[in-house]
Amino acid sequence: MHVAIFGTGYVGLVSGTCLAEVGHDVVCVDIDQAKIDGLQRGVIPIYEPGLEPMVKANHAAGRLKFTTDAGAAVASAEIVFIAVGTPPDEDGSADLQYVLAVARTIGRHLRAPAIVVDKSTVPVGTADQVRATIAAELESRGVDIDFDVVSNPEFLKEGAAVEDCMRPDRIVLGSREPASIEKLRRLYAPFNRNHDRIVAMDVRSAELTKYAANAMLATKISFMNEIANIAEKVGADVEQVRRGIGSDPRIGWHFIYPGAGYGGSCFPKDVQALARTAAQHSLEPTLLNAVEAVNDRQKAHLFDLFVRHYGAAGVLRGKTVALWGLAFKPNTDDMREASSRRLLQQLWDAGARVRAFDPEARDEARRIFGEREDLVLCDTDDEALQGADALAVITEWKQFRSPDFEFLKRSLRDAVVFDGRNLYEPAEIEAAGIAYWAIGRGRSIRQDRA
Ligand SMILES: NC(=O)C1=CN([C@@H]2O[C@H](COP(=O)(O)OP(=O)(O)OC[C@H]3O[C@@H](n4cnc5c(N)ncnc54)[C@H](O)[C@@H]3O)[C@@H](O)[C@H]2O)C=CC1
Ligand SMILES: O=C(O)[C@H]1O[C@H](OP(=O)(O)OP(=O)(O)OC[C@H]2O[C@@H](n3ccc(=O)[nH]c3=O)[C@H](O)[C@@H]2O)[C@H](O)[C@@H](O)[C@@H]1O
Repeated sequence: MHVAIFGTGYVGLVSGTCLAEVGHDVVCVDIDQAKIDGLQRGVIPIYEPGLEPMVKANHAAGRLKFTTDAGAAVASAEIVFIAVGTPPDEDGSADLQYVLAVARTIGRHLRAPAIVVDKSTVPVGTADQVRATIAAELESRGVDIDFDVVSNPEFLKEGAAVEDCMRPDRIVLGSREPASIEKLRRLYAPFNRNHDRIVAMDVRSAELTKYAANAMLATKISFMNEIANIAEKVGADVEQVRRGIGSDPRIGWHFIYPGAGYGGSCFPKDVQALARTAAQHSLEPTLLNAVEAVNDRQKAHLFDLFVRHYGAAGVLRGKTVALWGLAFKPNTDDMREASSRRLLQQLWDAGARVRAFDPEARDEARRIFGEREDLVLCDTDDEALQGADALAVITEWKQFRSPDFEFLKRSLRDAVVFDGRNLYEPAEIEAAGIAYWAIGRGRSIRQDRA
């Protein structure tokens, strides 16, 4: 099938590449000329495991094209995806300016009947707005072309985006037109072979499904972070509690890892946007507000542990902290809303210097922070430890999981580790003579009392 995808970010580029991989003819459209020029030369703008070879192979095979020529892309497509950003507006609601700009472009260039598919995360009712926007453009052109707007929210995770896209656990399609669902069923057939993953529903339910999924996952995380904070106070170990509850299939093992708070481009903005939707309909979003508030507090928690260890924030003045991890999660270079950003700011405000290492996010950190005296971006995890007083771990990259504790003890002047992802066994790291502060683990409070 001939497909056009607007937006070549995490969602658009990955979806376009996966559709090309299974034989569709895909053109990816973006307004960012530099990004498109780079993609045409094989420069992939994001780090996503497995993506680069797939983009190159499909581009070389002629199934995946990149362009800024929106008109030509729309004119030749049977299916047009919208996969542009929906960042938070000032009041927390989703900013639809990019989505509606694409809708106008589609309306201006549509030549033949097509299905417009919204993959961006958008508030309930947006498909109606997209439909009205396209219809208004067609009317002003004086033409009558049949089109439908389908909601097809995306559930991929950064760091596993290609895998999620190639093997989705469900494909949600919202439309009132059986013919549209049927056509998309055929588009997605290669991803839907073993059992039926298509969940067809009405448009508004599909739009709300996306927010419900992200809000549920964020709720699980905030819930566990609250339990962790209680565990810390009562001298329990949240990791043991996690194992104790995860074995109940009604609760499950996923998304119950306590930590330094959730980040990324989606949970923070989507929880806020859903709360905003509720408020716009005179509903008090009590739970969603609490999820957000707990997360906000949790992002500051690792620094609280620094203060507990050193007795006062002022003691950090002149100290050097090694920081392992900058990205909001492993296997990505994305630092949007990353917990590392809050910790860095708190450490800098306290007068500390930071030597940071992240396997992929170094360039992104340089782009965000520029050159600063109190930040050294290192090439290796060992290099970050050089001359450091303490170590903080904030992203659970695999390579941080099994450090040589004896080496850590020799490297860190104050022999202390602050672990925002609970990667180590307290008894083991403490046996090496290192003070260990983790999230919701009773030992840290016992140390505090000692
Ligand atoms: N990043 C993620 O893991 C996921 C994101 N989503 C949702 O998907 C949407 C896109 O997110 P990302 O891919 O992360 O965004 P992104 O910010 O990485 O990429 C968006 C792209 O759209 C382009 N763009 C903006 N206006 C355009 C226009 N008029 N025509 C063509 N291109 C245009 C931008 O230049 C940019 O390259 C958002 O609504 C997000 O909430 C959904 C699931 C996962
Ligand atoms: O709408 C989106 O954009 C996407 O948002 C999330 O994906 P993503 O943000 O890429 O990453 P996650 O793996 O969900 O992690 C988000 C944050 O939660 C944190 N997290 C995750 C799991 C956990 O148990 N504990 C925890 O603190 C991670 O460290 C990270 O900061 C969802 O998992 C995707 O299904 C969804 O498509």
